Amino acid sequence: MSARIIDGKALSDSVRAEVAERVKALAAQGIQPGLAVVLVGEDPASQVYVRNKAAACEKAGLHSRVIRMGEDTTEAELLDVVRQLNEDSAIHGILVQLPLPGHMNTAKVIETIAAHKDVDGFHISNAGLLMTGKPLFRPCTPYGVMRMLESEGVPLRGAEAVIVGASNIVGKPMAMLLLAAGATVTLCNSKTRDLGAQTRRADVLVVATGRPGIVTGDMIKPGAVVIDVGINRLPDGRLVGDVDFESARQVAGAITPVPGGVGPMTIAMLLVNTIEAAERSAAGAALQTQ
Ligand SMILES: Nc1nc(=O)c2c([nH]1)NC[C@@H]1CN(c3ccc(C(=O)N[C@@H](CCC(=O)O)C(=O)O)cc3)C=[N+]21
Repeated sequence: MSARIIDGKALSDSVRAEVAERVKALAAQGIQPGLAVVLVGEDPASQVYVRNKAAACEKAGLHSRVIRMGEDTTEAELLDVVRQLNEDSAIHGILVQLPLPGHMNTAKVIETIAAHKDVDGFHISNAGLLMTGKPLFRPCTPYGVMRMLESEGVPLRGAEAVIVGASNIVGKPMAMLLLAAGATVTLCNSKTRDLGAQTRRADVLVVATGRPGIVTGDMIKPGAVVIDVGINRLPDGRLVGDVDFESARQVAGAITPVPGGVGPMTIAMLLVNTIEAAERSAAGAALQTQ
């Protein structure tokens, strides 16, 4: 038996079509949602992501502003730009592309973004709100994974969910969203003893470590749903996930490919978060004029 392939590209297209409808509804109120993406330095991979985000915005009818700053930008200069965007009423969402150059304090930069414009969901207030079950913005990658599980009809109440990788950006918020959906969650990290013993219990397995091939077919329970968040560029130029796709697909019930899986969903959910921000801003403005 070979696993069903979960098509993130197709699902992201339908999510973006929904966003485009919501953009039209806001346009009728005279509002165009705006996303600002700040890119510091010249990292070629970051350049590609930023270009893809801008193109996705344009297609869905959102206004996007890309702010490019040199590698030698000071932290104070970056904080000034963020504060200006916080005050800018045409901008509903702010994303500062990570990683930042080494001389910057990433936490300080993120904490300077107004929490109600933090469409990445990385601000400490947004992390706290998610943890206490009252999310304002859900981080885009885990949010996209939840959307994929929902569209596949994967039952989560009472399910065993195992996450490999405990980052603030993916693993930890993923755990919170799966927990909120009623799953029993195990969060593994690089010190986990006998990783396979954990992953083999999973009905839903999410892998987000940045290590190609860390999960192989023998570590998967037959029929499990496998979500591969990793995006690794191999020396030969190939793009692969963290899961060994060929062996995993023989065992899993469903699996996400790389590319064309979680990546496109991350961008689609960024647009969802931006439209949510603009809708909230519009509702707030309406309350003030009552
Ligand atoms: N503040 C911030 N927020 C982010 O969300 C953020 C970030 N910084 N820094 C970089 C990572 C990376 N990231 C990706 C999004 C989509 C794809 C994507 O769509 N990938 C395609 C392949 C693209 C290719 O061919 O290279 C796919 O998986 O099919 C990849 C990577 C968002 N990131």
